[in-house]
Amino acid sequence: MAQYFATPSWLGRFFTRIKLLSIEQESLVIEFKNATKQSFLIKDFNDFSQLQNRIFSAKINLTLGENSAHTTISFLNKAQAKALNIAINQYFSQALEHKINNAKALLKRTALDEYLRDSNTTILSAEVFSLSKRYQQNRNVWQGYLPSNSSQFLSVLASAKNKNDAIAQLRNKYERKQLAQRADFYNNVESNPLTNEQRLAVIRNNDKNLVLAAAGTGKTSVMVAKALDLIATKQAMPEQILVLAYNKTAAQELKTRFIKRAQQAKLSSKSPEVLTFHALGLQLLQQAGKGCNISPFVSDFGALSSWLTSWLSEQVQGQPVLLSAFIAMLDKPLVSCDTHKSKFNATQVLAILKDSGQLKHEVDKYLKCLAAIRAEQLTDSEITQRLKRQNNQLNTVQLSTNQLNTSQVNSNQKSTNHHSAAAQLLIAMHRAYKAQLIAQNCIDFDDMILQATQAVNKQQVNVPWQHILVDEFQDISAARMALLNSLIKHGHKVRFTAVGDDWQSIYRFSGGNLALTTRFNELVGSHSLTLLQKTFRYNNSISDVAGCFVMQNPEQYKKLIITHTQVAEPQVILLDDVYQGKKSLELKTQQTINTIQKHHANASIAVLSRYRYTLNKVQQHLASQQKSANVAFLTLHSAKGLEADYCIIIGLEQGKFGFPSSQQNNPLLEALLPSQDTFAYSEERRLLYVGLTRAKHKAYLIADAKQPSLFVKELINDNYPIHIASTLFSK
Ligand SMILES: Nc1ncnc2c1ncn2[C@@H]1O[C@H](COP(=O)(O)OP(=O)(O)OP(=O)(O)O)[C@@H](O)[C@H]1O
Repeated sequence: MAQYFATPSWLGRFFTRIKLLSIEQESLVIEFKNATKQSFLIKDFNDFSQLQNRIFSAKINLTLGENSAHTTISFLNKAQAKALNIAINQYFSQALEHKINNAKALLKRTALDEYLRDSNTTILSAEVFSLSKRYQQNRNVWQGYLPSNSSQFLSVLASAKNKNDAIAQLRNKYERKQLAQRADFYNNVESNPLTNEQRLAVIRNNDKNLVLAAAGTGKTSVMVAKALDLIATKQAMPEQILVLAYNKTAAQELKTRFIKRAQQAKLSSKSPEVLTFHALGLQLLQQAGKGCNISPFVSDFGALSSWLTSWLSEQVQGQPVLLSAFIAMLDKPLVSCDTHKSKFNATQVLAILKDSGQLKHEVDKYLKCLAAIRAEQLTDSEITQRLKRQNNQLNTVQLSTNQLNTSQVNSNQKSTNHHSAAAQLLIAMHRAYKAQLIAQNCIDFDDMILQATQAVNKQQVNVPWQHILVDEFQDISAARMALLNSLIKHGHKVRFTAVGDDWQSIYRFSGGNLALTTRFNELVGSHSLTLLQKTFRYNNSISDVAGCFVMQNPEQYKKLIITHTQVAEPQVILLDDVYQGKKSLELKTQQTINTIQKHHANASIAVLSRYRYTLNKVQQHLASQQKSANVAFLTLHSAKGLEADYCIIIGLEQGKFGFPSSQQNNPLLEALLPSQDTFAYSEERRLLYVGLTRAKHKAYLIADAKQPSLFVKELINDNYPIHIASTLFSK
């Protein structure tokens, strides 16, 4: 007979099917009168058992199994049931104590020794939070059986409202601990102590993290500090950290800074791996033993252009459907002296385009389309779908701008079908291009990304990185994201941090997909978000104007920017382009530079413009006057990531080559580029934000008062806090 058992009371002999209840080898065994048995492991019980005494017998309440089903066994002998109940609960509390110790170890490993990752919350839920929940439901009984430290442990956890609250509390606790313990490191890792928000960006190592910044908030400092913190706390070796920079210069700068800071912090002088996406692709391909010859098309635009010219000519001459699509998609209608002719053949079309210089423009357009297809790695069916989606719009545009030639086209295709013929042309072009690369036995930059992704997915390379940090995430393309996803998937517990600023997304034309930042949760995944809102570069005046301007677009994140430097007067200054009574952008820029240099002799000055040609004129003039020392001439796109004491933004006229540029993308290209928000000139708006925030002290805007651009009008009419230093504008 087992040591602990209970038989039915004398009453029970009539009312229960049970013959015997006993503990055998850590299980509670129920033996029935019909000679069947059921056995339950006591450690799997959900709660303590409870004894209830009646006049002639006792009953034991048990919580068995996964769904906490309550089972009551009645009509037991009172004395036996009492002893059995105590024994069951002793077994259970021992098992529980063991579970609590495991839970403590698990919690320490996943939430106290490191930042609690989303991927660890499921196990935490099952092994830890479920215990605290049950403790909460039966607190008094549990406290009676458990040692006080175990009760306390569960009690702290049980104070959370729900699972998400518990996770938030644990993360918060970890952050506070790190902030205190690592304060010294955070004070000294960069030339200035990190701000609290920068520290949090360093500490948060969820599976996925988004550091959403504004201009001049020290994104680079965060990248450097984060990588060095991982190394200093031995969470990673330098070679397990991959940092992706947006170009070679940025990569080199980051590397130098890592080495310098690591030496100062007395850490391994080895830098984390800092690469551009292309260098990463190339490195992976080399490891996978793939051919990596770079196509001459990559560096010789002329060769690419002439290849495409002859390919296009051949195609449209050979296939009437493609000719029809080609004509329908022309940016300008065909003009010919033979207007009486209702039909053109391909040779005539090409000749007309060539004579008018329009062929080059058309080839450039198709090159842009090719680049868009390559940057996003669009498949044939995606090309078709995108053109189809834009079909209505295409037809509207075509019918309004190209009426003449739609009627002239020698084709039985209706205009509604042009999109499919256009898709056919683009797909054929893409295929021909790929075939051309194969014939050259070469790859291009997009192949580096695509083929590297394939090599990682096929596990032809080893992924040594456990931490991946990506700078300028707002301009990431779908193809690059696919490469990152493959690294995350095939690496070991990779933690991914994206650092970016949705206000500075300006590279849609090369595949930049802002939605990956603005809809991060949906498109990239659940993550920890840290905002960097304290800016060090510019003052509150520049910040207010630039921030308010960019936030007009409701699609942009709302941010509350705080500036390190405060000024009382407006530091964004609007000037007209008239010098001594005559319109001259060159002389007005020169005068502005003179004014700056009078007060600040060695100031760095950047002259910024939407288009290079506007800059060239001014640059040549200033060079001829020997006035270009300390002055950089940059397009707004190339000014990304740079800073100067003063900026002068020129070319703010209305028009195709003004700012905002009213140049519409060809509908064909528009269909292929990543989709964008519907706010008018949204990318141009961000470009002005980038321009204004390059300046540390003052930003000058020079515009033609007779035909100011929409942006200038908005700044004036909506009473932005700028200084209008022009009587022409004041009027
Ligand atoms: N914690 C800090 N304290 C003081 N200065 C800082 C701090 N962090 C960064 N800075 C300074 O702020 C300036 C801007 O930093 P950084 O160039 O990294 O900004 P950014 O966020 O990359 O800007 P952008 O997006 O405009 O290129 C630098 O001069 C940097 O030294």
